[in-house]
Amino acid sequence: MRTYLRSYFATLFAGDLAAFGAPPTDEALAGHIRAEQVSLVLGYSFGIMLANACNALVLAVALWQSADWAFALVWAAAVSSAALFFGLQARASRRIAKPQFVSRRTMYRLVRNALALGTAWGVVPVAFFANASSGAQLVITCLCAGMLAGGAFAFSTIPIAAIAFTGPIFLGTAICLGRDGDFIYLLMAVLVLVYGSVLLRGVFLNAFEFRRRIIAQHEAERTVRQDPLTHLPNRVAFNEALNGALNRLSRSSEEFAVLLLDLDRFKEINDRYGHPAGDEFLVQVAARLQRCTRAAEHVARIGGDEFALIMSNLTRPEDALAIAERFVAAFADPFPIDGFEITGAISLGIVLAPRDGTTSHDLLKHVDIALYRAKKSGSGTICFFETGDDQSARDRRALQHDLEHAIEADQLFLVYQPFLDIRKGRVTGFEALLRWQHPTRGLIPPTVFIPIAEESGLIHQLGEWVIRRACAMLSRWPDDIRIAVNFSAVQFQNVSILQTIVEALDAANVAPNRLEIEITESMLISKYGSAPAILNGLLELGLTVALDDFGTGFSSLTYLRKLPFSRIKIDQSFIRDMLTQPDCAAIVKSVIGLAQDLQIGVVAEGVETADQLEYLRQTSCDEVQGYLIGRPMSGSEISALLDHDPQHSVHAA
Ligand SMILES: Nc1nc2c(ncn2[C@@H]2O[C@H](COP(=O)(O)O[C@H]3[C@@H](O)[C@H](n4cnc5c(=O)[nH]c(N)nc54)O[C@@H]3COP(=O)(O)O)[C@@H](O)[C@H]2O)c(=O)[nH]1
Repeated sequence: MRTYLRSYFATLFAGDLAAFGAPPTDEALAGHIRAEQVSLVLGYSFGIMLANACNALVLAVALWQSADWAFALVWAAAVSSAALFFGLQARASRRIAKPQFVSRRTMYRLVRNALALGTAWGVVPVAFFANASSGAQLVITCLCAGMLAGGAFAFSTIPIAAIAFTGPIFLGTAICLGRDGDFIYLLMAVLVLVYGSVLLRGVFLNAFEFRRRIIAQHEAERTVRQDPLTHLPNRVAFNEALNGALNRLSRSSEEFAVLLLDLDRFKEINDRYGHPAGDEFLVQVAARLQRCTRAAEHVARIGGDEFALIMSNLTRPEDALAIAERFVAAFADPFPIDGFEITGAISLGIVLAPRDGTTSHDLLKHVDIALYRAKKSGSGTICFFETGDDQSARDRRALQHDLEHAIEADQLFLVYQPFLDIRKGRVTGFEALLRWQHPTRGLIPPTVFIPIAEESGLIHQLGEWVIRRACAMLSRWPDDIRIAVNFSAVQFQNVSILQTIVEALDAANVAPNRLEIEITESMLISKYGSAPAILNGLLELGLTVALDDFGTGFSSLTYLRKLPFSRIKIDQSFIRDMLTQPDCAAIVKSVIGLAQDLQIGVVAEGVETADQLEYLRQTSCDEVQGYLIGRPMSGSEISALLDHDPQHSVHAA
């Protein structure tokens, strides 16, 4: 009971309407409501306190002839100086930015001050009415009525403060009217009672409505600033926080860091385990990240799989690094979701303000560049922004610009690398590999420009050009030679690629089964919704599909069952190490065995030595590709070789 009463009074004096039956709120929201209530009171305070001071002086003048003039003077001096003091204080605090949260203690002080001032006015009818002239009595009556109305108005959003202020005035008036016993005073007492209850009813109605409005507004603002899935602040809130940090930087040189986090391979998780599991993964990630931060800091979710943190009041860059390392370590344990143990990882970019920028534009651009470098360096990498990064981003943009004109400027060309059938000892086909002869930078490798083309969308144009060129080249070669073309994951977004293939095959008059498309495992589980449609379209057209870089992705056997691949290409990293590392040898043997059991062809990539070739021969690998057999060559070189040897039994190396 004692605890209940204590908590009830704490709620009551904190100005919380829950004490009068309103639904309770959490402390954060209650603090926000208090902030709005206090701010409103402070808004009126200066004027009302000035009125208090004037009224006190008017009373002193009215009582000048009364027997109580000395007491009235002291009273008026005390009340008007206190009122002026509080009024000026309120005016000063209004100049400071409006707080988002006000503590209970502040509200207790406000209620206490209201009670003190109300008590001062409550003294007036008790102390001065009896000995006052009839004119002074009229003044006292008017002043008390005015104070009641003014107090109720000033505290119309905080009923307990309104009661604390008006209560003593009502009490003083009641004592004053009651002790005389005159009938007319009794009538006045009834009038005051009616007046008071109408006033307080108005206060309560207004306070409840005000509270309802603030809660609705708070909810609306929360929706605008909160990520609905993880309940973390969203991009809007993050941008506001960033602007706040920049303001503090310019006002008080308070340094800060911005950390940008990106989940590695989140799309694969989403596609592999489904969207509900992907959502749950994000929720768990958000909780883990938030646990790594200091109490006052909030990780924001600013994109699908992108999170960010502003570290204010940064004294040393090492502090930002320490939190970043904590973020990375938070992914050490897998995430239990729907009975699966899903592993995740993040990459991080960090910028320091003012070192890396003093505007949100610069900081966000630079942190993005730092993150880009981190992602390129591999999972779980943390990179601070470096001045050189900006240069490489500019280089990249320049390269993209040049690539946009590379086709029409005739700077692209294909080279062809042979596949050798080990058993027959003859070339069965070629892989078409794209090259870019840049006018000033020289030969640019595909590992540099293909990612740029993929990110910028230029890959669609490039991919179509490769298909047309490869088919045209194929038409010049014997019918038993196939050509393999690499496909990027993004090309699965573009259904029109099927039309391009049909047109290219028609134009070159080449049988579809001579064209093979190489795709990687990651494409099968990529986000591109049209991937299955395009894959089936390719197969229906009669093309063959090879699974490239096998062993480096998920190596999902399900896909091998589901899709009629014509070939698996064992990634060159296994071939390179198979003679020295038993685990690589075991993988190579198993994949070859698996392909044979599934009756799929198998190609070993990156064969560079005769020993490797011999080992693959002994393990019954179907085909090999690599520098030992032949480096990528121009179309005319290949045509010359094929013309020279109709049996294609060449070793082009
Ligand atoms: N989407 C597209 N991707 C393309 C296209 N053309 C190329 N690429 C991809 O670029 C990556 C790098 O290709 P490249 O520099 O041409 O390297 C290829 C071979 O030259 C290399 N290789 C072949 N044999 C050996 C060897 O014995 N040793 C050795 N160190 N390297 C060798 O391997 C690359 C071929 O790899 P793969 O595709 O896995 O068969 C590469 O990923 C290309 O796919 C394009 O038109 N579109």
